[in-house]
Amino acid sequence: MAIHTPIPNIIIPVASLNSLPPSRRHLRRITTFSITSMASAASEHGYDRLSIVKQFDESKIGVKGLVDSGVTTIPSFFHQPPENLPGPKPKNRPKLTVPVIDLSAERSAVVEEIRRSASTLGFFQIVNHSIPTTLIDSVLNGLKSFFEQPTEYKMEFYHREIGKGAAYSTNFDLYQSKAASWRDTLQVRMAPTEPSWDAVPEMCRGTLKDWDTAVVGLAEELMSILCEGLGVKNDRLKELSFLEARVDAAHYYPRCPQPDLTVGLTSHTDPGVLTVLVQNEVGGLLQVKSGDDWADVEAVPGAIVINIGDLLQMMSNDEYKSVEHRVLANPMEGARVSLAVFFNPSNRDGVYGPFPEVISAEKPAVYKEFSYADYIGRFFRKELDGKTLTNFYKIDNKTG
Ligand SMILES: O=C(O)CCC(=O)C(=O)O
Ligand SMILES: [Fe+2]
Repeated sequence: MAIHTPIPNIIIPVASLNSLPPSRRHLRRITTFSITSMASAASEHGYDRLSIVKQFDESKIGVKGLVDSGVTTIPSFFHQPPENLPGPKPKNRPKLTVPVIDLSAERSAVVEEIRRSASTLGFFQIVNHSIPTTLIDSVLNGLKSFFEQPTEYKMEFYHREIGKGAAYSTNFDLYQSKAASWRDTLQVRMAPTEPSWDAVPEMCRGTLKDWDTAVVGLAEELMSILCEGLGVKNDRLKELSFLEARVDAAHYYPRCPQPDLTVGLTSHTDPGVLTVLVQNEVGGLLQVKSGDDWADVEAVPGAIVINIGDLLQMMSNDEYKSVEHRVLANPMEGARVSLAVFFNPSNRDGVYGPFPEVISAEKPAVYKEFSYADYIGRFFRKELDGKTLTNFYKIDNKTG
């Protein structure tokens, strides 16, 4: 368990508050409110982490609001325990990167390369796919423009209720995690039920819809390739409704003044079947675990990052790997923007387990069957801490 410094350390230089341009004056009110209340919570009750986190959350300014206010040190509740921090880079080790696969190459070669990446690193990037770079740029620019709107505009969207299918906040596990991460997120459920579009910022609506259409086509192709690599019928994943439930998570990682003390996103695996991700030009911060080292997902213009989720690892009976990944706190001036689309089954009561076709006497089932509702319930009840839930469904697991 992490031990946190007992005093919240939001320090806003007075000079920077006094010199705010008219367009940013609202920050003086917002940050003054949060600093005063954070300080009084600390002095009245000693260090009460929960109340400080709550006050930050209720101020609705997000991490971007802290950055805009000119913080030079990060509040203590962002201090990650040492085991979550990247630490010094190992010396004399070759730099590892995630493979980039040309999707326009001959089908059998593509199937083999994707099978190999999915069975090892669990991550790969694809180029020469069907989605134009202009569409990638426009969806990321629309999101960036939302995250860079004045705080007062964004406050209208800041909440944690998923009822309307869209929510913007700092860290979905803010109240469950040991420490917060330096990132804001806009989450939008695209399918099976569309969001209430009035709950989605206007500047993102059109491009998110266009992105959704394009990404479904791409995911259908990838699922077919992954099925072929596994030796099951090409439309096996599609038949199981895995193209039909989609959630978008758009992340904004502004510059962090103390990047060695926190992270952008803690190490975790993705729960669904497949994740399709795009990132802007601020690359090298997304990393994938590879043995006791980490491989960088470099920013390749026009490339799309694909990773295997826990469900597919279990359905493939461990042939494909759902691998831990994390995002480092952004030390650079420019913000990093990414958009992940998670593919889940639309049938929440559906029962999943290893495909019978991949089980044999030599390769008996590693996992028992489970309902997706049970699985996703467990995922959201725990913090995003990198311990994969797949272990829970292992057949030899005595607690399962
Ligand atoms: O921002 C990124 O590149 C990673 C996002 C991610 O891993 C997630 O949303 O699950
Ligand atoms: Fe992820």
